[in-house]
Amino acid sequence: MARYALLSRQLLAASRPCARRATAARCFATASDQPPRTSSSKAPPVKLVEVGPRDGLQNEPNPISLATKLELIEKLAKAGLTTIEAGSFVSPKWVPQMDHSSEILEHLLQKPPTAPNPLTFSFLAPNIKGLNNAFNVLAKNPTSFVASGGGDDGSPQPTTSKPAVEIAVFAAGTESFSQKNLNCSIETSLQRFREVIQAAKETHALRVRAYISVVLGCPFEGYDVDPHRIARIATDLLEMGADEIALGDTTGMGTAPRTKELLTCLGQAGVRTEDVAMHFHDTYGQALVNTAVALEHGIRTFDCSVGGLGGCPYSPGATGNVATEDMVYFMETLGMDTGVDLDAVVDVGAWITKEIGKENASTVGKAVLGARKRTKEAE
Ligand SMILES: CC(C)(COP(=O)([O-])OP(=O)([O-])OC[C@H]1O[C@@H](n2cnc3c(N)ncnc32)[C@H](O)[C@@H]1OP(=O)([O-])[O-])[C@@H](O)C(=O)NCCC(=O)NCCSC(=O)C[C@@](C)(O)CC(=O)[O-]
Repeated sequence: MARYALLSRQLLAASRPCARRATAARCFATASDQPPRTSSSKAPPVKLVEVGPRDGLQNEPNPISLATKLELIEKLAKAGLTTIEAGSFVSPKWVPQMDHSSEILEHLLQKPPTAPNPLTFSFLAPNIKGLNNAFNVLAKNPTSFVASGGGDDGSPQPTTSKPAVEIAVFAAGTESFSQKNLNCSIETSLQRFREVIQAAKETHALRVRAYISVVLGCPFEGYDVDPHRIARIATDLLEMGADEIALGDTTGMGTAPRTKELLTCLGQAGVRTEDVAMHFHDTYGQALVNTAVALEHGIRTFDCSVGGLGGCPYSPGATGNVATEDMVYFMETLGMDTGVDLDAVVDVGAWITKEIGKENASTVGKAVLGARKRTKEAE
C-alpha cells in the first residue's frame, strides 16, 4: 500500500511540470502586433490566355456550329479575357473541328466583340500553308487589326475597336508525339516553324507564341521527358524569333517537383521567366499545384479553358485544360489580378458545356452555381 502511495506521489510530482506547462500563459501574436493591413496595395497582374475556343473544342466529336464558336469567343471577351485562342489553321483532315478558322478570324476582324479590354486573338499554324490561310484573311482586312509585334518595339497596341492577331506554332518534347501530332520529326517541325515565325513577323509584324507539348509526360514515352531537351527546343524557338514559349503539360502528368525541375533547367539555359507561359491540363488534378510552383518561379502567363474543356486529339486519355473559373478563383485567393469577372466566366462555362452536351469540369464553376442556387432557394 505504502509502495502505491509513494508511487502516486512520485507520479504527481512528475506530472506537475506538465500541469504547469499546460496552464502557463501562451504567447500568440495578436492583431496589435501585426503591421496594419492596407487595402491600397495593388494586386499584381497575371495574364490568362483563354484556349477554350481552340484547345477546348478541337477534340469534340460532334460538329459545333460557327455561330456557337463565335458566341463563345464573344462571351469570353465580355467576361474580361483579353487573349483568346480562337482557332487553328491546321489540316481539316487531321482536326475537322477547326475547319471554321478562316471564317472565325474574318468575323473577329470585321465585327470585333464588345469587350472591356483590348483583345488579342491567337491562331495556330503548323506550317506555311496554315500561315498563308491566315494571311489570306488578313490581306482582305488589312486595316481591321493591329500588329501584335512583341510589345516592346513600339508597335501599335490592340484597342477595343481593333484587335491584335497572334500566331502560334507547336513543337513537341518527344519524337513520338511529334510524329503523331505533326507527322514529322522534331527537327523537321523546327525547320517549318522557322519559316512560319519569319513570315509572320516580316509580313504582318505578328507576335508568335511557340508551344512545346508533352513537356512533363508523353502518352507514348512516359513520364521521363528530358528537361534539357525541352530547354534546347525552347532556346531554338526563341532564337528563331518566337516571343513566348508555352510549356504544355499535354497529358497532365506533371507534378510539383518536376515542374520546378523543368523551370529551373530552362532558367539555367537562359530562358527568361517573362518569356514563358504555362499550359496545364488537369488530368490528374495537379494543374493548380503546378501553377503555384510556376508562380513561385516568377511565371505570370497561364493558359486555361472555360468549363475545363479540352483535350488533344493526339494524346489519348488527356482530359481538359485547367478551367478558367478555377484559375481566376485561385489567382484571386492569392490577391493577383486577372481582370476577369469570375461570375461572368462561370456563366460562360455553364452555357458552353450545356450547349455542346459536356459535363462542366470546373470545380469552382459548379461551386458558384450551387451557391447561387441555394441562395435563390433560401429567398
Ligand atoms: C501539320 C500537318 C498539316 C501535316 O500533315 P501531313 O499529312 O504530313 O501534311 P502534307 O503536307 O502531306 O499535307 C496533307 C494534306 O493536308 C493539307 N495541309 C497541309 N497543311 C495544311 C494546313 N496547315 N491547313 C490546311 N491543310 C493543310 C495539304 O494541302 C494536303 O491536302 P491534300 O493535298 O491531301 O488535299 C498535320 O499533321 C496537321 O494538321 N497536324 C495538326 C495536329 C493538330 O492540330 N493537333 C492539335 C494541336 S496541338 C495541341 O493541341 C497541343 C497544345 C498546343 O494545345 C499544347 C499542349 O497541350 O501540349
